Amino acid sequence: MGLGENSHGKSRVRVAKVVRHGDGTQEIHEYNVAIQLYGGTERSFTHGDNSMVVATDTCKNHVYLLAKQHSMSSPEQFALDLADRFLDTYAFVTQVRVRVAKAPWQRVAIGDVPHRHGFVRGSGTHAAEVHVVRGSGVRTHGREAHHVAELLSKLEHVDVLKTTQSGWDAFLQDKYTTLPPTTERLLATTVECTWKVDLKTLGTRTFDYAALFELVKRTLFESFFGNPFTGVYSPGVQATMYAMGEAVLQRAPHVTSVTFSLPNIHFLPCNIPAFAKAGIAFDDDVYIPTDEPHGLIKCTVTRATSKL
Ligand SMILES: O=c1[nH]c(=O)c2[nH]c(=O)[nH]c2[nH]1
Repeated sequence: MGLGENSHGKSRVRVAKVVRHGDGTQEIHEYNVAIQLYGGTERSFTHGDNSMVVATDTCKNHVYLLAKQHSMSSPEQFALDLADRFLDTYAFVTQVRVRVAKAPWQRVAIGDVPHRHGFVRGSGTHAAEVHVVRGSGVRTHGREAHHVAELLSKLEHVDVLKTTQSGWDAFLQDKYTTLPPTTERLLATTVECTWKVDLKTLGTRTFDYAALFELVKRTLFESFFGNPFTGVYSPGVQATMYAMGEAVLQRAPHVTSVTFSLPNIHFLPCNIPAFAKAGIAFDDDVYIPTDEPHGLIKCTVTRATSKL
């Protein structure tokens, strides 16, 4: 018997910071943080020896202490700096994984006037996941630089729907198939999109990740919905998500791949036989919204040329 991969940390650590500007404008940054530390704690599992364990309660305190000093300009920057903080403070920690999700507070407008300190919760979460490994030996500004093995940015929990310009047609037919093909349906999903940022091409860890997030979000919306007047036809969730991923890769040079997990939230045509008999036909107008069962389509779009 032996100990396999092991880690410990704290999840769902919530922290909020108010930034107050000289002109009276204020900002709110609310994060939900999860930390896992790796290395040095093997004996706590095998011998009950906790002498090298940073208590998970202490992990939580580091979140508050970093928030005190940090601009909290993006979940990515906070996650990277928090991972560094653990590696710098505890020499026996070899790797750190951090996830940071930002609450979608948006400045409220009264009429057209942006409020100085009023916010309303919007939709969609900006999150980041980092995996940082103890130093490469390179020292910058007098301290060891740690290696960012992975930096993922995410847009989650965004419900989107379009009322036309969607179909599901010419799919495989066999004796089990009952779904009629259609070129007119509603398309609804909850976007979960993850993009991998390549720090090698970025050349720095300090980057405007918030601006990249806004660019990706806008690009995803533009390719999902299409032109505001004419839209864009979707022949299936699969083709639409691939087009969304391609559009992101075209616009964001530091993104190496885009991964989606998209539920197909069905709006069923209200095609009730008794209504039809009474002469009340479904006319692409009344639908029955459902949330289960739902389709679930996943893909990753990369820069590598497909071998297909
Ligand atoms: O966009 C879709 N993709 C599918 O794979 C699928 N399967 C299905 O029944 N409806 C749909 N719609």
